[in-house]
Amino acid sequence: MVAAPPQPRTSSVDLPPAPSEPQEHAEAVSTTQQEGIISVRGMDFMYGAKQALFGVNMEIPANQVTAFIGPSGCGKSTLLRCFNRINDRIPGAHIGKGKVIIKGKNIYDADVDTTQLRRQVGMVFQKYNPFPKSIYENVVYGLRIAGEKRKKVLDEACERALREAALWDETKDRLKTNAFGMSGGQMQRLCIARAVAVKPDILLMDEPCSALDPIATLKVEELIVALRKEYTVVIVTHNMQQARRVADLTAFMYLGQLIEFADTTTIFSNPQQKKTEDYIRGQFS
Ligand SMILES: Nc1ncnc2c1ncn2[C@@H]1O[C@H](COP(=O)(O)OP(=O)(O)OP(=O)(O)O)[C@@H](O)[C@H]1O
Repeated sequence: MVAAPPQPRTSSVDLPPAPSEPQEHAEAVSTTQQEGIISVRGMDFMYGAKQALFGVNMEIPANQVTAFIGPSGCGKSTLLRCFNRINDRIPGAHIGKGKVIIKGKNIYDADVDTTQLRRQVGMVFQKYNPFPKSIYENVVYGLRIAGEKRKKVLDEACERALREAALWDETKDRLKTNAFGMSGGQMQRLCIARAVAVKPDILLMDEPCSALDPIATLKVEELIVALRKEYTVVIVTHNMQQARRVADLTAFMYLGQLIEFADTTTIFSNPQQKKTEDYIRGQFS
């Protein structure tokens, strides 16, 4: 079981209007009392003319696992991808009003270097995506492109990252073999090792277990819980049981709004919003 997180505060909010209603949305739910490592302030997000996020406010605390849950298309991945501006790669995608402040800096300021940002805010995707290179070269990839050439530094970073990804024992004798020879679960943990090798502050995970079998899923879930000692983890999951197992805090989203954000126990046992309760009880999906 994960330890109890700091007590977040949930305020009440009007439920979002049906999609056909005018897109006038009130301030969304603010949650934690203290400023988080990630502060989302009144953020709207657009794909061209289509608005995907409406007035999101949230404070994501450091060294906790925060899960985003909600029905398909509610904006979980969009919100996650705002935290390292990977959405910027989609033509027409842009933040509307609002800010995302990470460690005191609005990451949407014009002077932000997105390469640097993505070192600070690493990402692991749904489908594991190792490069067609050795296990070693996969892990040290980010360091190499940042210009690191010293073998000792690369070797140490490789071992540390593989240990943090609970993969060292399985790979230490075959670091030079191609990563494609690994199992799916190992490849996903390799991608986690690649992400942590550059020592990010934050690790974003977009459905990291959806391509894995139950045993590999369990290993990655154990890893996620362990990783919060060193990193702030934000995970999108379709699987409510997974959110219960790994997350200290859970955010429920619906139609592009943050409906409720609280500690995971509250969200699943005593939700404050009827919409959250309906979703948890499986009354819509
Ligand atoms: N590249 C894109 N271009 C236009 N609209 C998009 C794009 N990506 C997502 N959207 C829209 O933005 C909204 C939010 O999508 P998003 O993928 O963030 O939701 P989600 O909750 O992560 O969904 P799922 O659980 O199905 O992955 C949806 O209406 C979706 O159709």
